Amino acid sequence: MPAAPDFPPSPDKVVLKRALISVSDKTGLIDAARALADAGVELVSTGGTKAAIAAAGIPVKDVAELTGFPEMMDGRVKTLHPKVHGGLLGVRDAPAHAAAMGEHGIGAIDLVYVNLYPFEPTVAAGGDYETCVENIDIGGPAMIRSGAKNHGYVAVCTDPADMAEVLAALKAEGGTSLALRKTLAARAYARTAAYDAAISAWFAGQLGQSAPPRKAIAGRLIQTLRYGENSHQSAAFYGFEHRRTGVATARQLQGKELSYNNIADTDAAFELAAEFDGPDAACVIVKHANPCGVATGPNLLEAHRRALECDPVSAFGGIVAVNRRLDRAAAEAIAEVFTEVVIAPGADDDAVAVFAAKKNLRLLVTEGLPNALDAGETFRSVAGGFLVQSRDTARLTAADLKIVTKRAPTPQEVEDMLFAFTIAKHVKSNAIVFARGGQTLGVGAGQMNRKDSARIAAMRAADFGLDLKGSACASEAFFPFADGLIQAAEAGATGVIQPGGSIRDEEVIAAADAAGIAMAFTGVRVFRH
Ligand SMILES: NC(=O)c1ncn([C@@H]2O[C@H](COP(=O)(O)O)[C@@H](O)[C@H]2O)c1NC=O
Repeated sequence: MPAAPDFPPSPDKVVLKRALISVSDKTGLIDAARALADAGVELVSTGGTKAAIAAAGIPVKDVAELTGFPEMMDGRVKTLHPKVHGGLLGVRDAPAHAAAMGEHGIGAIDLVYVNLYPFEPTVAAGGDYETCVENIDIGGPAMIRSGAKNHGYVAVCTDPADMAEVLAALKAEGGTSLALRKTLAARAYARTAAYDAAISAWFAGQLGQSAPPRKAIAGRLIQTLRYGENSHQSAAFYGFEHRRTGVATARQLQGKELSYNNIADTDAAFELAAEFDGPDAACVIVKHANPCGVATGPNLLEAHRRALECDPVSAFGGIVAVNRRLDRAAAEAIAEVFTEVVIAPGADDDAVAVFAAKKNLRLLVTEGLPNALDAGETFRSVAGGFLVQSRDTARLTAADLKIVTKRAPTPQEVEDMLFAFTIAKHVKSNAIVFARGGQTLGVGAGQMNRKDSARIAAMRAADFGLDLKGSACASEAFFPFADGLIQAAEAGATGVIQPGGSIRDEEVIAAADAAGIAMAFTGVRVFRH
């Protein structure tokens, strides 16, 4: 382990004399280069960057002049040279470093502005293996890391926002402060870490490794949050570099700042709404991460009316998600109920206008629906680590069902069963959902035994005057005993859908036959914890 050398303290202010700019994304490059040149900073650049700066009539030196080597090997080697890295890493006030710089003709570099080969966009665009590999930047991260290590002297910028901060400091203070350089260094290492996380995840994917020996997860700050699940917890919202459509890509059109719980609940609501990617309109109302009402309909107004009918009490202060562009009629109906968040894949102007009077209501719009069938991973923290699993993309059709009772379900019962099971997939275990005609009638969520969930679901339906006669009852995991099923039958269900697989399946099937119930096994369990 290298010992900490006895360096003199870093200067508070560094006046910029020389900057090295090497950027793949050249957005804002010319303005930044001009501002630096106007401030008397000497510019040094790599091939494409130098050409762009020179074309704008701004004086710039080719890095090859510095190194005495041409760019080579298809750009794999451009800046990997002691004249560059010595200029970035040398501690100018340390006599030995200054002597080495003098002996080898190494000039100090005070600012490095680098953005990397577009590895992440190349992968997102489906680039082939060789193209992805060629888009792994080596020299860029090396310069970022060198400059950031030597933040005592060097300012490192990895995006236009960083550059804007440096230019502002240059204007206001004539140089960079140590505090700014430290801040930039921290950001710089987060950038290279995120870059390497993307590369290692891509390699793991190429190798078919679902559980690589080390796993890096990186995110970009979307917003800091006032607090976490509770007011004594701190919190922030991060998005992946290339984000799946959903709450992390949503634009907030109005309303109070989103809270931690708002974001979690909105995600739960929108992910369930996204299951309905067919022709019907669908509306989901979520409260504390569980759906309290879900319905389809010919339009959003009707879908919302029927979703609300399921549990108008719990819907108070809830989150509403819909599966299509929000129209005015639906917006008016939603606005009548106290609602925390509304999320939709787009909203008509007159729908947006409806909410203008509801200053606190947060209205979020996305470019489309999340893809319910997207592969991907979900994460959960536990003490000392985290759990990773593939997204639950289970989606069933009638053909997947195994009818295990004497009575076969009618086509309507099959439809109701599939609807109820889809909802159950998004209800915290133990989950029991009664539904009929594309409308939930009772939801039992998060109980420690299935019988209680069934009892609560039936109780809710009764509370709101919804008759369960002829309904379908979904259980997200098998009925371990016949009692839960008997309860569903007594409540009025005539169709039951459940994974099956209990050692007492025969007992449960016999109870279903005795009650004249048609029961389907899915063979797929959809726990949600
Ligand atoms: N190999 C190197 O020495 C090297 N030095 C800088 N780069 C990258 O080259 C890009 C800029 O290239 P150009 O200026 O030619 O458009 C930047 O994204 C920078 O991170 C390099 N490329 C890849 O590793």
